[in-house]
Amino acid sequence: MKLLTAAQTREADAFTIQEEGISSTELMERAAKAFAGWFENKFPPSEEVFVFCGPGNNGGDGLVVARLLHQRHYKVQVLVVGDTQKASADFKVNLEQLPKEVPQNHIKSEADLVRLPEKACVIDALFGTGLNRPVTGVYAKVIEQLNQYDNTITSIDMPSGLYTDSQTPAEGAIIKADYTISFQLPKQAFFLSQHEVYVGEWHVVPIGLSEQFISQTQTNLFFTTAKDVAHLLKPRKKFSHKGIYGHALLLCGGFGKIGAAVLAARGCLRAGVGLLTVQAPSAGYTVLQTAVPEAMTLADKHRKHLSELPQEMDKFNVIGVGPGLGTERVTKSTIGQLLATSSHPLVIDADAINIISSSEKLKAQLKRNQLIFTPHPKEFERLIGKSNNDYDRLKDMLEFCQEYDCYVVLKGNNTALGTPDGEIYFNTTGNPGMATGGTGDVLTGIITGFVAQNYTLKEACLLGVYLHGLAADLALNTVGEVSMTASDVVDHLPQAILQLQQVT
Ligand SMILES: NC(=O)C1=CN([C@@H]2O[C@H](COP(=O)(O)OP(=O)(O)OC[C@H]3O[C@@H](n4cnc5c(N)ncnc54)[C@H](OP(=O)(O)O)[C@@H]3O)[C@@H](O)[C@H]2O)[C@H](O)CC1
Ligand SMILES: [K+]
Repeated sequence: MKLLTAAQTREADAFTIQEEGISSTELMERAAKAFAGWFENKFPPSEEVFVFCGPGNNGGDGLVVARLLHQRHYKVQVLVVGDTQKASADFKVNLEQLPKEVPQNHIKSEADLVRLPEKACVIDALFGTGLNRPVTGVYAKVIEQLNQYDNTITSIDMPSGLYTDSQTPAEGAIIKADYTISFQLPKQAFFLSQHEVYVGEWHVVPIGLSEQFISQTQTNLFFTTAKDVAHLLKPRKKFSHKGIYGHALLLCGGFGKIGAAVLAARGCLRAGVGLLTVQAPSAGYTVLQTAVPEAMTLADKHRKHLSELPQEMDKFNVIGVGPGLGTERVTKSTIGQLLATSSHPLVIDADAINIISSSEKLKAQLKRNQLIFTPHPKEFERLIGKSNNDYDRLKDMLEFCQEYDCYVVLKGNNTALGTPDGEIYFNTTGNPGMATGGTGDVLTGIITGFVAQNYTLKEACLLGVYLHGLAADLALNTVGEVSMTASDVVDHLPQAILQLQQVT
């Protein structure tokens, strides 16, 4: 699904209004109804509600929400912040329509700030997508005060003060919402970990913005839903044999980290690979043969570290390399040999990334292969250097993707896939239970397994990342976030694939 910028969202509003022949206040009514519907499901009418309204249409939404909640018997108060002379037309219309029974206060300066009852709910309608500069002055005072209180804050469309699609300047105050309810589509800002503290838990409510407009709009930013990836899954042919589903090679594991090879191998097999060979240090031979009997194991001549490539490289159609390898000199030179001689698609993770990061010579070899990198943020930093903020990191990622004609799976809360064409796809599955050793190894195996089956590199990344997160989400039911291990994730991969196959 596409992500729209603030400017594109404004155009979508205008287009919808024209297409449907409705007024802007009608669209505002629709948006506020959608928000109020979510709010009613979440908070019972016993809660007192304070709606803080800014001067624009976000504030206008707040006024309609206050009216609607009042009609549903919530005890609502409205606090209009700032200068109402400058308020938007739809704000003014809805201020007129606010029932007399709803108390209204005006906060013009710091002196007008009010204390809130302990249990009251706050609705933040100060600013939405129309924010065009950092929030300062009386608005900032209100935001700072609300952030200090323990009251639950639900933001309309955006946490006020946060820019929708670019870095918010440091001097601006930003609401720290518990919930953000976004209209029609999420915003790019929601997918960046630096914003977690402001956005809180986000939900999207539909408000009927023009599908035609959205499908015509050009963007390089997407978020991945089940519908986006389900159709990528290829059904198995009736006259199947293992040769059709590829032969993957995993170069993984080192002394004390043979488990990384086991996890990657299990991920690869569960992703449906036809044949799998794992080359591992000889100390890992028995472990691998026992733990993953479906995989063929090649024992490296070195007992503890990867030190050689298999003899017959041509029979493999993809190589996954990195998990558990370590960065010993012999392993570095083996990676060098791999990059210099192989023309396979490569899925490069963990220590293989670290090894490449430390050598300009190795980086120079990269352009020979089709490549997928799967770094976590620290590995990514080693590869391309430190970025100032999450937006810059994404920009740096795309530059890297273009320079090396490669894909980067930047792992995190919302794993971001960067493509050589300059697109970014934010994943929507997964949970904090995955923040545990070995889950990345599983992902490397899964993506390698999909490439082996002739999925394009982009499809393999999108599917792999989505299913990996979905498997972890399914594991939540049985093991929860705290106890989740990488093995739980791989154990739930079959269920995740079955679930995705049901999506039409
Ligand atoms: N997109 C939809 O589907 C719908 C969205 N709606 C809601 O509308 C807002 C966007 O409304 P908009 O009026 O464009 O913008 P805001 O309400 O966010 O704020 C704009 C006003 O605030 C002033 N401004 C901007 N930045 C600051 C600041 N840092 N400090 C003070 N004032 C600021 C600006 O005026 P200026 O002339 O001073 O620049 C505007 O007055 C969207 O988020 C939704 O909530 C609709 O309801 C319909 C559907
Ligand atoms: K808001």
